[in-house]
Amino acid sequence: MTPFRLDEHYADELDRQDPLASFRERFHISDPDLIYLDGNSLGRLPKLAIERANRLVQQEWGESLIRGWNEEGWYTAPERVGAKIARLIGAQPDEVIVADSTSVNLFKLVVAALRLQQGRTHILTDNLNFPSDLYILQGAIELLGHQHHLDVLASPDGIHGPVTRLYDSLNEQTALVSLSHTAFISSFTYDMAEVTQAAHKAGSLVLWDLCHSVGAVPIKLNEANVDLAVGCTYKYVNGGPGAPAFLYIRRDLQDRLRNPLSGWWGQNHPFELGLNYEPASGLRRFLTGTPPILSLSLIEPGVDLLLECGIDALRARSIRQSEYLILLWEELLKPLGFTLNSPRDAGLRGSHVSLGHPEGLRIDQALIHEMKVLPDFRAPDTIRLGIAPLYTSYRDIHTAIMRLRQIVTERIYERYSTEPPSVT
Ligand SMILES: Cc1ncc(COP(=O)(O)O)c(C=O)c1O
Ligand SMILES: Nc1c(O)cccc1C(=O)C[C@H](N)C(=O)O
Repeated sequence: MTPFRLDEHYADELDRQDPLASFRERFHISDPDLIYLDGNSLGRLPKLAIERANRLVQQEWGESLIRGWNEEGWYTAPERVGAKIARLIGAQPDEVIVADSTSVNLFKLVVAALRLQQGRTHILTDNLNFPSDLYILQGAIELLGHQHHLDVLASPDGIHGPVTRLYDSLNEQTALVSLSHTAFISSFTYDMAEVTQAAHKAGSLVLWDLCHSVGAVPIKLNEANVDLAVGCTYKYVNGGPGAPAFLYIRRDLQDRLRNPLSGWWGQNHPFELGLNYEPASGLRRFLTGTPPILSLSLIEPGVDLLLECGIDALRARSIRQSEYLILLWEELLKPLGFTLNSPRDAGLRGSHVSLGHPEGLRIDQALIHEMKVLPDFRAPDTIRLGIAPLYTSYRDIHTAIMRLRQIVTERIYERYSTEPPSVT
């Protein structure tokens, strides 16, 4: 490879040489001039999903009607798609099921875990975690009668991680450790095996939120002996807006845990319509109501693409591209007051790179409205640049950095308000 250069031709050379570059063609890209760097929030549309959607609606729904539950495999779709996701996260096929949203799955697993860990009263989490996860933990504590204490560990340098006191805080009172594998703001990524082992040593269960790592970072749930996990499918898995989430329960725990949302789809014989709840065996007990078959089925093309590419190859490309971005930042943006709000060490980073700037919000607005670059912004100062290695190109990264530079050197951001938009 030729030595690093700042010009766009070097970015094009990298694109030409990259063995995974052609995966970009497998996505629907309606506007080739749009630089999309928000695949860490909502992934792009796989072309195969368009075909699948047409078939689903016209043939499966339109023609099969109610027969589709059996004839089109809708009834078993939560397990079928779950089994494929299991291959992305190092789990057995019967340890992952698709259901509900990440927040709802988290709630079900947290309540089930706390009930199993009776007598233990502490839950450990951190301030890098996604707020919804903290809200769910607070709600579970309330539901269980305020018998638990939530210990929210803090990172000494604000949002960037790692936190202090994690290992010191584990003891015989710890019921559950609930953390995001990759932090949503900084991209800081925990050593899953190390944390899980330490928690187990103290007798605690561990629940990982994989939203920002699934489909981007190699995950080995079985190898790390993880108890529980949840994750979404609309980011790097490219499952579509609001696509249902998944949950993982290690096989030996499945029949020991009870779903607090005990709806009929988690019943042992849902279509016998008996009046008493008897949990299904295995993971199906963690279903609650009727699965959203259309959006659930549309997850599959995205998962198939990731499996075809292979998660290790994908991770290697993500690191190559993030390192390229960071070199550009160092040369072109650092002198303008941008900070690197992600770990410098690739081993501690997920697949987005966060840059800070005191004018971050207005710079983000200028990028979106004048520069055809779509990243996202997280308060107080962080612009997240999501590298989705299946479709992000080196040229995308180069253009985004050059436009960030232009917005600051030409003070374009001054045209924008400091009021945040409603959805970011
Ligand atoms: C780490 C993390 N956990 C949980 C959520 C919430 O997911 P959902 O809205 O599907 O419940 C998100 C994103 O919204 C997230 O990034
Ligand atoms: N789920 C989202 C939504 O419905 C609208 C806008 C953004 C989202 C997100 O997923 C945000 C994301 N979890 C984050 O990391 O900030």
